[in-house]
Amino acid sequence: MTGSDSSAADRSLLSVRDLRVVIDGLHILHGVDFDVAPTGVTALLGRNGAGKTTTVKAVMGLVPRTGSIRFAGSELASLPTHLVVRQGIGYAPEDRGIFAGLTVAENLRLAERGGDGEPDYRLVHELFPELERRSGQLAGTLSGGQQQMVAIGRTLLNRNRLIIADEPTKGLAPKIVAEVADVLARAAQAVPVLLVEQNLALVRRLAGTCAVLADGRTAHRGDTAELLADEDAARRLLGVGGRRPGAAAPAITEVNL
Ligand SMILES: Nc1ncnc2c1ncn2[C@@H]1O[C@H](COP(=O)(O)OP(=O)(O)OP(=O)(O)O)[C@@H](O)[C@H]1O
Repeated sequence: MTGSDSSAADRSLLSVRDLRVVIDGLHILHGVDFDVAPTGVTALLGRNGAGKTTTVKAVMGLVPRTGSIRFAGSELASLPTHLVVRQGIGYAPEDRGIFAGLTVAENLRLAERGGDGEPDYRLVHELFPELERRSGQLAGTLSGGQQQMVAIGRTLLNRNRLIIADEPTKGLAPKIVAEVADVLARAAQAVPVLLVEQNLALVRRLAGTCAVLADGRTAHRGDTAELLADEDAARRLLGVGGRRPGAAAPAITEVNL
């Protein structure tokens, strides 16, 4: 670790160093380093297949990993998922993990961890009054934005110290993306968020700092606004900001919020 690396680690809530993942003999992560700030939103960016989902799964212990994952002073890299969760990390996976045939209230109740103190329904309902109003509605009949409220609401229920949200706007219409951005902004006022996201307008609005992955490694870390203002860097790292004739469409989308 360099001097600036170790001081970034000292200031951060989550500090990942030299994270490596091998699955079925395939090297998927080859040394991922990043820090999550103790407040607000930190974005994890990168083109399709760069290794973002694998990185957050590795933090959660959902795939075998090596390296260092320090969270609020504890080392998580050797812990199984249930103990990572017990440390106070709430995870909203890419597919949301909502039970469509259960009501909003039932989905929330299933997320209660037990043994960690009372679930914080007051916080969830204060941030998302709609979930209280719709508590009897089947989750499968909610809009995409409302389903994200359930997914994020579940992570807030257990007094977590960090929320990880993996592509919460994937596949959503622009109007719903704006709703989800509001959901995340509200959540981040209560708990810091690590956000995996391809929508740069949303990233620009929410995330103060970011890490960019490329081919299973960290390609860039720093201030989000600075990165997005640098057209060359944004094009090189994220595939946005201009397109060569015949080049593939960029994976990362800009939607006005
Ligand atoms: N279980 C697995 N077995 C084999 N290859 C895998 C496995 N999981 C992920 N990969 C590969 O590892 C690479 C990184 O995948 P990952 O899902 O982490 O990328 P990502 O940055 O989240 O991509 P996207 O933005 O498209 O969701 C991809 O090439 C993917 O095909």
